Amino acid sequence: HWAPVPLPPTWHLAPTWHPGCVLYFRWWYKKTRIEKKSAFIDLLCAVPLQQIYGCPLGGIGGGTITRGWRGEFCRWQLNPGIYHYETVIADQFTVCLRCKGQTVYQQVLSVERPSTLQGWNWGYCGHYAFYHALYPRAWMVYELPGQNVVLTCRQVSPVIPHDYKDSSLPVGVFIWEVENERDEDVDVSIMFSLQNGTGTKEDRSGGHWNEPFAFEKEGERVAGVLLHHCTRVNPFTLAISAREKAGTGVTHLTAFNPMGSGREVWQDLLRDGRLDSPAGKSSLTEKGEVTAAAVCASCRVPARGHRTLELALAWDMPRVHFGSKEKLHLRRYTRFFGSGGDAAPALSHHALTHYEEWERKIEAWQNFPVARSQLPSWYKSALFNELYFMTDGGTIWVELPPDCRAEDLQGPEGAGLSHLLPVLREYGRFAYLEGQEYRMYNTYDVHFYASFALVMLWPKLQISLQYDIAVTVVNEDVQPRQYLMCGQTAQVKLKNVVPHDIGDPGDEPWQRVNAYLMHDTADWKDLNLKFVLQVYRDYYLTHDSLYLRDMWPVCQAVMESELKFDTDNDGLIENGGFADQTYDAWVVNGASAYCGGLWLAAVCMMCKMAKVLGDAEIQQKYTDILSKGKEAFERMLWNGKYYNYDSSGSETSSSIMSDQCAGQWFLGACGLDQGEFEVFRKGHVVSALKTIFEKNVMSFAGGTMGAVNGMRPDGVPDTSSVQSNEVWIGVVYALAATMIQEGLVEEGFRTAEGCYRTVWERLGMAFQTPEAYREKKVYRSLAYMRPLSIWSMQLALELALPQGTSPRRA
Ligand SMILES: C[C@H](CCC(=O)O)[C@H]1CC[C@H]2[C@@H]3CC[C@@H]4C[C@H](O[C@@H]5O[C@H](CO)[C@@H](O)[C@H](O)[C@H]5O)CC[C@]4(C)[C@H]3CC[C@]12C
Repeated sequence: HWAPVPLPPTWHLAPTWHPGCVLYFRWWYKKTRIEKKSAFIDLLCAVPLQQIYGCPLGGIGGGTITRGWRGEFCRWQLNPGIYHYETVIADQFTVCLRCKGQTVYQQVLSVERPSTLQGWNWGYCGHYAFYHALYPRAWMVYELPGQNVVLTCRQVSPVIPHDYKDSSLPVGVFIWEVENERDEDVDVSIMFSLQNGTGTKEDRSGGHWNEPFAFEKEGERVAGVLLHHCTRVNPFTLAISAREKAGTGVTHLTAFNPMGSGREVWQDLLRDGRLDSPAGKSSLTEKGEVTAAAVCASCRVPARGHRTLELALAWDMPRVHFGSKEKLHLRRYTRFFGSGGDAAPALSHHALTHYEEWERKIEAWQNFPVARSQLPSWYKSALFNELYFMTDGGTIWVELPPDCRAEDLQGPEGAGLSHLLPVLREYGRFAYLEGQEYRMYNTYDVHFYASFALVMLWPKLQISLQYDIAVTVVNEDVQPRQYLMCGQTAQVKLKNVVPHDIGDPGDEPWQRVNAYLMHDTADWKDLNLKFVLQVYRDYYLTHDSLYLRDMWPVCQAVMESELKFDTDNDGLIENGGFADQTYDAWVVNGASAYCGGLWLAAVCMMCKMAKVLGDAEIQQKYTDILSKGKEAFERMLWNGKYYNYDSSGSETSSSIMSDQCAGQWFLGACGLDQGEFEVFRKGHVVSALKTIFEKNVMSFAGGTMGAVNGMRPDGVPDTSSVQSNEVWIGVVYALAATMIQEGLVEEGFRTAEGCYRTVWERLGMAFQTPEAYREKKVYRSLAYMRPLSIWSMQLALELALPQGTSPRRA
């Protein structure tokens, strides 16, 4: 009975609503009802919880198709950043077994009993099937009742650390291992059927068609069917295929009606374990008509023997428009497979001839922590399975247009980013959503947490993302607009500040930033600091000094902007008395543990960067600020056990914030937590973490749900805001990493375990980890970016390991 956070607050209280709610509903009405567009956050239509998801298919930024743990194809993101949740019934695997020339068993490998395709044998008993996932792989084992045959389907997607080619491919491979435990040979066929489309009304819009294909290269042949989905915007081709090899035959059915009984398909397969394989294209679908196709791979499995059938799904949507349709974008994979829309056969061939290499690399990568037996199983699952969001976060990876000039990006004045073009040309542009329900790309205050996964596994994408942010820092958008929380009007983007996000896929990301219009984030205290912290962290992990040099002036510019928040010139910034940071509904006033801590960490990193770059003047400037600021921070916030939430003296100033050591988290990750660079006293950090463990973790839900964001010193959650009594999973993983860095390893694992077990086991939210939940009944924003911060736990563990034993490399 868990439900999305009840927004809007109950209707009968409408007269008492905060003006922010009223403004939001007014804005929502105009957007969705008058302009007929979708809202970047639709508080009136939260995605309902379905406990069905499994491992998604596809590489990075080419779109994703999620399969459920029951094998269904049920979550679609082909148009960049736009999700729909529809189980397409025709998308199935069906097995046919034949002995001595007679079909003895034919079964759709699905527990469904749908109202379409009734001529098929549905209702496979789930009792005989087993599902495991370790992203980007999944395994489905089917014991075929009474048949003495076991099928294991290995599902693999090309998501490979440090690989910037195959990791961009929109493909998934299904390797079917067939074990024949009979004393006689069995002819086994696996049929893969697929609807032309993704289950939306566009499937019926007419003009779609299918055609068989075969593709041969270097002696390897694959065959299957192409399903051309001919929409006006973002047309695409799906391809189902199988690898032909000695002893494996591949047959197909070009088109059938997935809305009918499907009897002709069923009988065709039943007759001889093969499909009819007509030549030539299908006709175009009429308006209202839906079409589907099937491919079938067959082989003889000897008595007590074992064989493999290899099938693939590829999709080719090379040229994409976002919602505004202003600009054409070419996906990353087009640099290897072309942008003509005819790449599906080559993609299928590549997938079926390279998946063994992918599996080898993925296994080597995953084996490192998996092999370390002292790491608990839940952690290994969390570490890899949370990574699903890297591809299934509405992720888009596009090429920079070849004619793009530095001035086009940086504006006429230029930002002096000497390596901007080479980086973006070579590695493209990467963006992922804050959440599947919070449709903003690269939300920066949240990416701060998630960025550990990116920099550890695809560092060039993190560097590219940072260049994009640096460009937006130097640009402005003077368009005025009303902000919904406070009602004030201000320009969309100020110069020399970090934006909240780089835009809405329903509009034109990169071109128009700051889709978020709840607050004017030019006044947020954390965004600029999070840029500086990431720059140094990235440099520390990648040793990319060209990047450091390019980012240095940008860091100085945003720190200059930030300095104006130190209104009393004590070396410490003050919050503004509104929710001016990532906790955007939790008010902070005066000096604060969260933003003050981030500030000191950023100032420390400015000193460090100035030292590396030999900029003595700036080093001195920030060294002076740091020594003043440290003293002010301790004086105003340290209470003998932990750092107070803020210095305002309000009723909840003394709340214990689980994220109070965020600055120390980044410092520790960069080896800047001791000696000349020690910012926060070791004893204080450890005492604060122990207090958080005792209060926010162990005194909340019996220690089984991670750390609540805010706890009163008497052990009651802080309910002063709608976010202080939430648990943010991504914050908890970051907290766990900080604990590990500070030697509180057991506490760290215990803390993180609570979140993993709550989300993945108790609430059934596999592959849709939300931003937040409360102790009882309520969660918020399914499939969210922040939990990728689990990779910082891994970094913390690696830093404690001897050099050269890093599992980061595939
Ligand atoms: C308008 C309401 C009343 C204002 C007030 O009393 O001051 C607001 C009260 C609660 C707000 C909602 C809180 C949760 C959502 C937050 C979301 O922002 C994104 O979320 C991240 C935090 O989880 C944040 O780090 C990120 O930067 C943000 O992009 C915006 C939608 C909320 C549903 C928000 C909406 C306004 C309230 C209802």
